[in-house]
Amino acid sequence: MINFAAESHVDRSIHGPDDFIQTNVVGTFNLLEAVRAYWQNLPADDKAAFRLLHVSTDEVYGTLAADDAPFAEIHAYAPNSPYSASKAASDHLVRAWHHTYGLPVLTTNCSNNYGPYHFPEKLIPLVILNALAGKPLPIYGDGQQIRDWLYVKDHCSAIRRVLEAGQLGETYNVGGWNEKANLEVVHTICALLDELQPRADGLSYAEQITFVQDRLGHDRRYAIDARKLERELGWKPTETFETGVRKTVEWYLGNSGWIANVTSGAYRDWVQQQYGV
Ligand SMILES: Cc1cn([C@H]2C[C@H](O)[C@@H](COP(=O)(O)OP(=O)(O)O[C@H]3O[C@H](C)C(=O)[C@H](O)[C@H]3O)O2)c(=O)[nH]c1=O
Repeated sequence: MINFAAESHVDRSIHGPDDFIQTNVVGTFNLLEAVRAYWQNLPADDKAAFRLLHVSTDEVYGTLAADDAPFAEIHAYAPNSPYSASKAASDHLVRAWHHTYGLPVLTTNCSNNYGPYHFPEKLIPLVILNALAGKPLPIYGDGQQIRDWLYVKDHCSAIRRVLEAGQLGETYNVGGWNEKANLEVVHTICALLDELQPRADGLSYAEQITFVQDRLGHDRRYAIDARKLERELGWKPTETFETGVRKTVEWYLGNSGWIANVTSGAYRDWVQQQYGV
């Protein structure tokens, strides 16, 4: 069993933390109790084979200075946002259910995912869609915050590998070794759109970049040390940021139906609340 379920957007957690406590903390508690009851009543062979893999985030470790080493699994937890604190709490619950009840668990902590089907509240899809719609591309603060980008299919292959061969009770960090400043990410997307679907006026999409007020408590840098997963389970990412982001932009250009479906209703209310447009 894999627990992907979470409220995941930092900005939304700043505006309304309650849902994050309910879903990520209380929800994980409820899940653990349901799984424990299920697992305890399994026939012996099924019980021995059962695993619960809990998917979490590198944000539980807090923020890094420019010259700090990337987060390894032994890094102390220091979550800074309501979102990351709720995920840290869920990780601790999972850990406790293993140590107290012997529940067979594995935990993965990943860096920033991106790729197809990424909900456009997050930076990369938001920038692609805003660019194509002729809207501002909002950069929080100075845009020099660093994220470590992981292509979604690489994340999936890591989860599969941990489920197959991870040591019960252990945690594994998953990252793509792709540290980029936000402003660089946005310029890369603009350059790809300039090539694949140029603006009618011949100007670059980069003209739409707009610096806006910074996120409250904004973490400066995340970076993942994925060597444990590589060394112990033989996993490696297959995409660089350059190959993954091209696939991503191409996917959004080819999937306007999906975009129309997810950018109606409540999504429009969120954009109005967060960006005022
Ligand atoms: C939406 C938006 C974001 N940003 C900045 C804020 C961050 O420094 C960076 C990425 O933001 P985003 O909200 O896409 O992702 P993070 O806050 O880094 O968190 C994401 O990656 C981690 C690992 C998770 O665990 C979260 O679930 C996931 O949402 O771009 C902007 O500058 N402008 C914008 O309009």
